[in-house]
Amino acid sequence: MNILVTGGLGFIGSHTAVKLIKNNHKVIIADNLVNAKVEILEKLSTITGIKSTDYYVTLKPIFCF
Ligand SMILES: O=c1ccn([C@@H]2O[C@H](COP(=O)(O)OP(=O)(O)O[C@H]3O[C@H](CO)[C@@H](O)[C@H](O)[C@H]3O)[C@@H](O)[C@H]2O)c(=O)[nH]1
Repeated sequence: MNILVTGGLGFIGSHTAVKLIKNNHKVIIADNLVNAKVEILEKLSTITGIKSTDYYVTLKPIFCF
């Protein structure tokens, strides 16, 4: 299954991502690094044995009233 993990470089998100990857799911992590370091990606690769492909996306806020 393809699973989007928001905040996936944080404590809970990264542990969730490892479990999902180890259970053969395809994981996409969205994290704006507000409370995480991109170095966590290296650790995820080491733990899972899978190297990530990084895409950088800028999301602009949209305000609706
Ligand atoms: O608008 C946002 C807000 C957060 N994040 C990311 O979401 C992840 C998770 O955010 P955070 O609120 O830090 O949650 P946790 O990583 O689960 O950490 C919380 O929960 C941990 C376990 O209880 C505590 O140790 C931490 O202090 C506490 O911040 C981080 O990678 C952030 O960079 C975004 O991408 N966008």
